[in-house]
Amino acid sequence: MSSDVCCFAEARRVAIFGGTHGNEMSGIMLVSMWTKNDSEIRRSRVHTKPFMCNPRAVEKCARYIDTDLNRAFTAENLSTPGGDELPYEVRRAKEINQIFGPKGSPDAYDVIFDLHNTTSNMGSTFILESSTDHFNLQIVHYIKKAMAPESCMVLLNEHPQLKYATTRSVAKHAVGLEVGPQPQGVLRSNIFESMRMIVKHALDFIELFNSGVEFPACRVEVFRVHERVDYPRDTNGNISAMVHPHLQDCDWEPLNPGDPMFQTFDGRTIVYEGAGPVYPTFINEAAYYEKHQAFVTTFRETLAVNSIRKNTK
Ligand SMILES: CC(=O)N[C@@H](CC(=O)O)C(=O)O
Ligand SMILES: [Zn+2]
Repeated sequence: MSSDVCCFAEARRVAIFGGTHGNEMSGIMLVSMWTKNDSEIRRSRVHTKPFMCNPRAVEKCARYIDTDLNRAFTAENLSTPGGDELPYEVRRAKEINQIFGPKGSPDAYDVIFDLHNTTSNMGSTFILESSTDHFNLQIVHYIKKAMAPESCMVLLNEHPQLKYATTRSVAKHAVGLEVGPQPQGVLRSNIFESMRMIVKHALDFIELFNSGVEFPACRVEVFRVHERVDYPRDTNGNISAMVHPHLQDCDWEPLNPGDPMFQTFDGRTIVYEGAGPVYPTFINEAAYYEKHQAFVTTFRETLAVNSIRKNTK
């Protein structure tokens, strides 16, 4: 057994992002609530900033105005000069990068929690972008324990082609939080309260870490992004089948070769023909029709997480 301890600087600057997508209501309402009164998110050793990422999209209750903000934080976008002629979200990405970044620099915020809702039946899910960020893996482990017996899943997106340039990626430690099912533009109290509780535990963890607590080595189960699966489409690009009723709402359950996947409008079943079991998630997410994704498949694995503590000097 390795006894590696990873040391990190204190995580003093923490942001909570809502409204990266303007129709995902739980994060939007929490951030606007905490902007008016931050007593719930205040901790003595952490400076926590609630922030509304795409206020114009929030006002319209749309995912975005010109382009998806959660794909806009590319090196190219962040480095292009220019102003008014750029898509609104590209301008906004540059502003967010100035306030919370610059991305990849020592001046960047320590942690960003980015709050999202999904129409899929995913429950509470962390989205992580690196399997080697032991700080983030320890946050997730702490919150999973605190939430038990309620479950909290981890979607790991390290896929070279399927990874995208997220809003939270400007921070040193990027944590996405996706809670569903909740329709676009709708608030559901159970989803709102789950998200609120997870943020509370996350800030409690950072407070403990900053006060010098060492978190021992542990293991975390994650679901690693494997493939995107599109709806069957006709020659005009219109969808020609729906998610099959046996797959609908079955996020995180194994999909085996031969299992029903889609149902055509005339009642035919299309089955999964992969080589072995996969774990689908983001099943029938409303925002992904335009991205040509009916669901994403994942593989389940367990990561060994090092113990962590803060730097002593
Ligand atoms: C439904 C949705 O918006 N999901 C997010 C996931 C994430 O934050 O990585 C997105 O596609 O940007
Ligand atoms: Zn979202």
